[in-house]
Amino acid sequence: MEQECEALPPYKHIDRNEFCYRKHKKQKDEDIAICVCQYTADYPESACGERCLNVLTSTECTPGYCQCGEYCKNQRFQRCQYAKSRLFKTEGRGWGLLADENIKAGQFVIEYCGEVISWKEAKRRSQAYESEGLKDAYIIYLNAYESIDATKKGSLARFINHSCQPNCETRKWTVLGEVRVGIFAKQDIPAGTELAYDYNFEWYGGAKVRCLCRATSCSGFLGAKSRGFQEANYLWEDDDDRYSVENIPLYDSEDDEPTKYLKAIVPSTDSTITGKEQENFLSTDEVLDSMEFSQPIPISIEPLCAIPMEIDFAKNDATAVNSMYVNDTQQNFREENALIPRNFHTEPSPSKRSPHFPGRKAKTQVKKQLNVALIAERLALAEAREEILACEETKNEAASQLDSVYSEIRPAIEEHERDSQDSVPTSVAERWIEACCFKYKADFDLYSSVIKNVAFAPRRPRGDSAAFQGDGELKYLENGQ
Ligand SMILES: C[S@@+](CC[C@H](N)C(=O)[O-])C[C@H]1O[C@@H](n2cnc3c(N)ncnc32)[C@H](O)[C@@H]1O
Repeated sequence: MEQECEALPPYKHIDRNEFCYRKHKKQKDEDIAICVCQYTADYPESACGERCLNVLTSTECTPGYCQCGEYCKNQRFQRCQYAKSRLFKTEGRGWGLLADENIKAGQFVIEYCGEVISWKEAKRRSQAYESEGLKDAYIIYLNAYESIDATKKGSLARFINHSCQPNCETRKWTVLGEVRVGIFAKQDIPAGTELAYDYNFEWYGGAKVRCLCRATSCSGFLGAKSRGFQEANYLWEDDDDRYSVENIPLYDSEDDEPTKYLKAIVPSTDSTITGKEQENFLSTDEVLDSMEFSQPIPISIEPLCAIPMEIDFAKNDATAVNSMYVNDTQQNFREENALIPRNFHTEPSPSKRSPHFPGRKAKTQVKKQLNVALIAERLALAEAREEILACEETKNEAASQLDSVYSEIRPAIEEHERDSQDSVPTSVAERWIEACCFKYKADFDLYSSVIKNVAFAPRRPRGDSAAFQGDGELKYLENGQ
């Protein structure tokens, strides 16, 4: 039996996010999106209904700018137009939230309000809450570098429990220049039904939390089936990701973007590399081992984005470029982690640190660094050796250039972060992009050269130092020898 009488644990009720570590962004006039809707009395839907350009881009209209004025229907977050809901005590899951009226599919239910904090602060608080013995987790993921903590201050949304078969979902909306998280109905919800969404995170390390959602498709543990957390988690593990290009609003307008150039270099983010495909990657050892027996090696050429890159995790360079085209829209948000597990601060060992490559599991990349010198040593042709070594040198140069650009522009990026400005100077962004692209191209050249030479150039047996005495005296390994 569900009960309704126990006292609520203390928290402060708020219906607007509070900003602790930075100010609320000030929306500039030129950033205000103005739709073309016009209110007509005989057709109320004309006032920012589902066809409104702002609605279509999950952006609320700005009061004073929308021509529909008070009739505008696209200010639901700002006007707190929530569905009626009621708290109740569940069995085993603490408090929960019930629909207190019939809710329609797609309807905005409530905003997930709390304190907007940096991910570092989220990490610190999460640890503190855990050591204070707080059982329930209320920190929700907002984006790669901010979270909403509803532990001490929040709206009723903080009481919505997880379900593996949820009737609600989270969506991100841009409201007056800030991203906010709303809970929306996925289906018609009759009054008296518990509201629930999929927390959509994976637990790693620590104890799992048994899911008591009672759905027929229950995965047994909170969020256990989701891939979302694992993907997004990499962003949380590495401090330097805050300085990735993804996190710097780059250009003031689309016209400024060097899109064509970048798209030619940056691997497509939508090519998903499956676990099976990952197995097809050749590690240095695999490359060298196969060199012992056959020639040419049966290499399956993967799409560019599948080629294992040597990543310098301290700089996070490839991550930066690669993640530049990750769309951070409400649609994606549903699939990403929503609520952050209590033990999300568990630090992986440095060797486990991986960059975030959309659509692929990054952890396998760490071991796949090529030992270029060793590969070169095993190639019979001086030309092939020289080409590979030259490519590696260019790659190293590109890496150190990126490093120095990074050190130079770091103050500008930090200033941007502190003041929450909408953009860093274009010249800074351009230099960073240029250095990233140069590094990316150098990586690409090196790997294509390795693949080409390993697959098609003759090779020497291991330990054959005679090969370096001069091209004329090379001893080649023939097939089957
Ligand atoms: C955002 S709070 C939800 C409100 C919470 N029930 C309360 O009383 O404040 C998230 C916490 O509720 C509990 N919870 C939510 N959904 C659950 C589920 N399906 N099974 C078990 N516990 C759940 C977990 O302790 C989780 O950390």
